[in-house]
Amino acid sequence: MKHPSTLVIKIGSNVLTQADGLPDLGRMEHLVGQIMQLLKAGNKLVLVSSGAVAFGRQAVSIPEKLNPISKRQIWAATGQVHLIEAYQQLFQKQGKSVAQILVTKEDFRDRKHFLNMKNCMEGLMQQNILPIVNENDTVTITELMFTDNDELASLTAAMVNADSLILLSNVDGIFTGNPADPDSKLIEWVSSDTKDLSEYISAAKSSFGRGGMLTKFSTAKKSADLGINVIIANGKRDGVLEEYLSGKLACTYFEPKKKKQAPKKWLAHGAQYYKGEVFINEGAKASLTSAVIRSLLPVGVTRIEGEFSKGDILLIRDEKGIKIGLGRAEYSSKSAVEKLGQKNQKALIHYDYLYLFDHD
Ligand SMILES: Nc1ncnc2c1ncn2[C@@H]1O[C@H](COP(=O)(O)OP(=O)(O)O)[C@@H](O)[C@H]1O
Ligand SMILES: N[C@@H](CCC(=O)OP(=O)(O)O)C(=O)O
Repeated sequence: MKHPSTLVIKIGSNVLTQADGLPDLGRMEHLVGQIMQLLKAGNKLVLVSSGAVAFGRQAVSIPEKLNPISKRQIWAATGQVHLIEAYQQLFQKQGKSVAQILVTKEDFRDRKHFLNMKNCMEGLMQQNILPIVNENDTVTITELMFTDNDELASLTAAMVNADSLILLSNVDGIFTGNPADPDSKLIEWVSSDTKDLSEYISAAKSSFGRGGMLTKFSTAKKSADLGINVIIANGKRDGVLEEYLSGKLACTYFEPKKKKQAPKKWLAHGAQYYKGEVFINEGAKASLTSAVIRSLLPVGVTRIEGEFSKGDILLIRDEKGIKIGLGRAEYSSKSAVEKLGQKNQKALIHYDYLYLFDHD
């Protein structure tokens, strides 16, 4: 590991809960001590922690018959207070201040929101305050939700330009089969060329987790493809971060691809957040995918769908409708329609804000 580094550490619900679903404060205290070691070693750090629902379940009992969405909202709203209070008390004992940041998917869609959030986190880190991030579960329901907090951690890592993302779960990493099976082996290295490990991963989730290992893999891979070192490790293991620091940790490590520039990382996560679609002709496609650095000019645009404003994310498709990449609009859909197909017009997507998908 490079020193000092910017790290994002994500702690899953299962790490902070005992088998009966009640909060495991002993484990939390141990991890706080481990995080302090990383901070004392000079690393900058953002913590993404699940656990609100688990802490809420212990704090308030609500009628079994209440609908699952209301239950989750009530548990999350009450539990988040207890979760952050527990962190605040444990970190305070170590002389460390903490801040709570609750976010929604919407906050990553808009470039202004995104930059405000980024500035806030960087400001906190500069003042030696630890940002502790969780999803704002009270306002995010169904399609507005992150897949799970791994996705939130991955977006956060891209946002703060992290060197490494550490996903702490209740297993040592990805195994070649069911982790409980003694024949299963830990996959310690995932090369940057690996596309898929789904043959090994079952749909089984840990009892209190949301996404499961399949989504954890794809989230981890996406971050590694953006140039971030990613580790899936066991947060229930004593000394886990100390072992990480000394390079002795048994875990699954994802080899990163070449580091992408910060705006491109923001765009890479924009696949679900785009506001409009832009269809381009073969000439524009050849130009964008060539080795030369090129922006997307209106002359190569054949059609535009959706209404968008300057700064919104756009999905780029070729004439056959195949998805080519994502970009940030330099002007609104109204202006873009006026310039459609015309020569000598300002680029609709500037190269610095263009992210092309990898095609085999
Ligand atoms: N091949 C595999 N290797 C490791 N874990 C796996 C595999 N297949 C399924 N899993 C399951 O994935 C779980 C971890 O994912 P998840 O429940 O989302 O954890 P978290 O709550 O920490 O995010 C493990 O507890 C394990 O049951
Ligand atoms: N925001 C929720 C966590 C949801 C979630 O993704 O949990 P996990 O799969 O354990 O990381 C909570 O704090 O309970």
